[in-house]
Amino acid sequence: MSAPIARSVAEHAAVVAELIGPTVTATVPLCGSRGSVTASTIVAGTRLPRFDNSAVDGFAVAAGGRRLTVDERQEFELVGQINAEPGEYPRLVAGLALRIMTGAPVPDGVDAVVAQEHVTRDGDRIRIAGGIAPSLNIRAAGEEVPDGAVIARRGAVMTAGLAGLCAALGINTVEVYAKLRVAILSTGSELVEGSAGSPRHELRPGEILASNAIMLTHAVAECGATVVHTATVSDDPEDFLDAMTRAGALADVVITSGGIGFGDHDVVKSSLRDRGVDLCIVNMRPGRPQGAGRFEGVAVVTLPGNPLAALASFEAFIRPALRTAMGFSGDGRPTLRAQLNHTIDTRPGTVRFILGAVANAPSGSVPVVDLTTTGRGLSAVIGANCFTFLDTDRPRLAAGDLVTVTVEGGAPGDLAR
Ligand SMILES: Nc1nc2c(c(=O)[nH]1)N[C@H]1C(S)=C(S)[C@@H](COP(=O)(O)OP(=O)(O)OC[C@H]3O[C@@H](n4cnc5c(N)ncnc54)[C@H](O)[C@@H]3O)O[C@H]1N2
Ligand code: MOO
Repeated sequence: MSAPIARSVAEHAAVVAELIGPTVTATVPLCGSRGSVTASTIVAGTRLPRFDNSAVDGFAVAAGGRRLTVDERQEFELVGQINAEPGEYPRLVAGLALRIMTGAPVPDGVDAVVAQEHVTRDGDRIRIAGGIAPSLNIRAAGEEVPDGAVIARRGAVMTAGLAGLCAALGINTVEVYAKLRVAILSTGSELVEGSAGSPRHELRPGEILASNAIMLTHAVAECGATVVHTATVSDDPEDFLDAMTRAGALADVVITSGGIGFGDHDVVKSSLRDRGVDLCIVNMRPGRPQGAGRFEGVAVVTLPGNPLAALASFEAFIRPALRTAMGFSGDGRPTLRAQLNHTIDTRPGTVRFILGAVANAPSGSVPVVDLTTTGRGLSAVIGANCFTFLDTDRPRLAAGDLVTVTVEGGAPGDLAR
């Protein structure tokens, strides 16, 4: 048996990043661009607002261009009403006023719009107490967005607000990096797919509920890619290879879980190692066995089956590669420098993936983190709101030492564990 390839975490991350590579760019309808990254600059082809309009419900007054001071008690003759609806309105002559609604076009000749709560009306005459600054309550054409303004640069994320602004400007399509299509294959003859909701049927001895597919589906979606296919297959090589071909036909990237260890039935390893996928050992725990390559031309990343190892591997290798390929810059989640609240044994030479709980600190002080590990299983997520990849030469870290944690699922709260 030949010695497996050994790689550092950084080396394997580089292999996976290179494998997944940048996605193509595509011009897509605005409604299909949610969460994508722009591949070109978006420029306004018109201005916003398109025309001068009223910011309040009130009265548009024509004062002949004069600034109305506080001590003047101005009176105007009311000659009509303008609603927020299409229409053209003649120039308003000095001394006249129009009832006007929020958003309605302000005709030429109007010096200001006075909110109705500052106006006394008596039939077709209105009186204004107090001064009126020029252009009061008038939203000028182009004041928000001038024609030709840059709305977003390449690399911006299509958020709800940005989509709304594009729509307001009549921009109906945007050029974005395509979202990667991901397939997830779970391997293991012991796996049973739980029916939606509670698992009703009895598991036979030796069977377990498959949980990696749903976990990885969440993880893939959370980093902006799309899961297009999931399947669970036994440890039979023929079934597995059939499933790989089906998955590869649908996806840009196939993620497998399980079957890359050192046992007698490691189907992923035995089936793929001579078909373009390199299996290796990485200095990370959990998540030592890894693999990556191309099967029938499609990018494949093979993760260990141990659920916490699969999660660590996704975070270390797949998430960064998927995000970079889709044009995102950075992780998209906050990291914090936090103070350990206990001592911790490390493993120099090995990168340890540890879930933890980081607590809010009074403003100006360093947050505190609890990285107490409770076994090697997924139960580590209980009470966790962050994780770290601990990589240090020191065999032990003491309470008060600083570590960098990635915060997940909202702001830090009180220490829950
Ligand atoms: N002799 C040695 N044996 C093992 C070593 C070693 O160094 N020497 N390393 C261990 C480590 S570390 C890992 S990680 C595993 C990797 O093995 P596999 O990738 O082949 O994973 P499986 O054997 O298929 O599964 C491991 C474990 O996880 C459960 N599992 C698998 N898939 C799922 C799923 N979809 N949902 C939930 N749980 C799943 C599976 O039942 C096993 O309990 O190798 C060690 N062995
Ligand atoms: O390296 Mo394994 O992946 O510790 O669970």
